[in-house]
Parts: sequence; structure tokens; C-alpha cells
Amino acid sequence: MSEEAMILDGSAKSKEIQDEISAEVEELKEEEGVVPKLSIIFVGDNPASASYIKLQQRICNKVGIESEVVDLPEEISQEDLLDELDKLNNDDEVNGILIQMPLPDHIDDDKVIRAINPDKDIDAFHPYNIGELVIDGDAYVPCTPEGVMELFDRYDIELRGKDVTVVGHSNIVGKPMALLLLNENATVSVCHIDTEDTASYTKESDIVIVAAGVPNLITADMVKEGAIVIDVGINEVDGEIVGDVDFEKVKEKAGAITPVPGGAGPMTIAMLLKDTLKSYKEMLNK
Ligand SMILES: Nc1nc(=O)c2c([nH]1)NC[C@@H]1CN(c3ccc(C(=O)N[C@@H](CCC(=O)O)C(=O)O)cc3)C=[N+]21
Repeated sequence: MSEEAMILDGSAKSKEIQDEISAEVEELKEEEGVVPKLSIIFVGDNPASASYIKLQQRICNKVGIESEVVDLPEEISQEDLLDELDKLNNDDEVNGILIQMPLPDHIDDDKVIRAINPDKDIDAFHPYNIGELVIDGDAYVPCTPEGVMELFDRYDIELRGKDVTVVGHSNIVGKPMALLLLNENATVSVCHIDTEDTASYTKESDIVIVAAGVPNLITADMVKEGAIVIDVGINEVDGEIVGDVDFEKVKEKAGAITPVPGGAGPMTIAMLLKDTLKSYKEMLNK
């Protein structure tokens, strides 16, 4: 029998990054007298969003980044939401803007996304930032795939020439993930809901990255011996948080694997902080 997979510890790496950011914020605060600020737009009262926002605010607080939640009622009109967004777009004290998803059904997500000031769009929802990613430019990258790349970097995992399969093709995870990997010269396949035989791709891959939102989607028979498996799924099953990978079985076969919780999630939050700090530094230089 093969050895168990190495656990890629997103929580530990996230703490490492938080310490680095905290030190830099402390230094900048002394020089500038102000700290970076993140504004979170929260429409409605989805409990999952509320708890995620609390987590973000706790970690912002820990590293010395100011955070505010702009709490808006579920029934807010599109126009009023755009007005609130515009206030943040034009507020010199606001460095990062995060629009908590999902938005209510009567709001046109696309209109809202296109209205974010791209310079403050730390989630990289705006087409400007996505376009820069396509040409490997210097702009914001969606936090979750950015966090996965940071995890590869901090574990010295080489991507050049590797066969990688991304399962899931959302605008905020799967697609930008594939572009980031391609920019590092990995050979990338993207599987999704209409892929006929996802296993035929994952079985041949050195690295499998899953962001589908389906518990136990990836089973041990679907991964190559020694492969690296990154689980981006966050699902609630019987009151517990689980990913998209059958973790217990897959870890017997994989070479390295991220746990849920404690894997991609904490890396996402670390990138949120990193990008808010980046915006702050860029706004100082303008
Ligand atoms: N505009 C926008 N940007 C987002 O980035 C965004 C969003 N909307 N809407 C909701 C999802 C969800 N999401 C999570 C990120 C990290 C954890 C995380 O760190 N979770 C911990 C577990 C926390 C627990 O146990 O409750 C972990 O994985 O270890 C969770 C959820 C970001 N999202």
C-alpha cells in the first residue's frame, strides 16, 4: 500500500501570510497614519453570507485592516444599490470593495459587476480585471484561484508542463483558475456539468482542482496514484462543512491533498487581505 497523502495546510499558510500582511500594515500605518480599508456590500440576510462576512471581519481586524459592512435590505432597488456602490467607488478611504454574492434575484448581477471601480475590485469580478488575466497582465485575480496559486507557490509545487484538470467552470473559480494555470504553462483541461466523462480527464492528471459544489464528486478511482488534489468545494452536509472530494479515500491514493475546512478557504481570505493592501499601496502612489 502507498503512503498517505501530504496534507496541504491552507490554514497554516494563511496564518503565515496574515503575519506578513500584519507586519506590513503596521509599518505603513506608522508612515501614513491610515490603514487599508475593506468595504463589504451585503444585501439581504443570507445566514451563510453573514457568517462568512463575520469571518472576514475577524481576520481583517487581526491584521489591522479596517473593515465595514454596508448592510442593505433584500428589497433594495437596482438603482439604489448602484448608488451605494458609487459612494464606495468614489470614497478615497475605501481601498477594497467586495460585493457579497449571491445577490437577490431582482438584481442584475452583471450590471452591478460592471459598475465596480476596477481599481477597488479585489474579487476581480469586473471584465477589466478578467481581461487582464487573459493576457497575464497585472491586475486583480479572483481570490479563490489566487489562493490556490499561492498555495502551490508556498509548497514549491511546479506547474510548468503538468497535466492539470479543473472541475467546474464558474466565472469566479474554474475559468480564472484555468487561465492562471495556463499562464504558468500547465496543460489545462476544464470539465463541467456537461462533460461526458470527467473521470477520463482526472485519471490522467498530475493535479486535479475541484470547484463544483457537489459533495463526494471526486472519488479515489478518479485520481491517479500520487496526484495532487485541491478541493475548493464548500458544502454543508448534516451541519458539517465538507468539500467536493471523498477526502478519506482519496488521501490514501493522492500524493498531496487539501482538507476542507482548512485548505482553499483560508487561502481565499488571505488573498482578500493581500489584495486590499495592494489597492491601498496603489492608491497612495496616485
Ligand atoms: N463576493 C464574494 N466573494 C467571495 O469570495 C465569496 C462570496 N462573495 N460569497 C460566498 C463565498 C464563500 N467564500 C468562502 C471563503 C472562505 C471560507 C473559509 O475560509 N472557510 C473555512 C471554514 C469556516 C467554517 O468552518 O465555517 C475553511 O474552509 O477552513 C468559506 C467561504 C467566499 N465567497
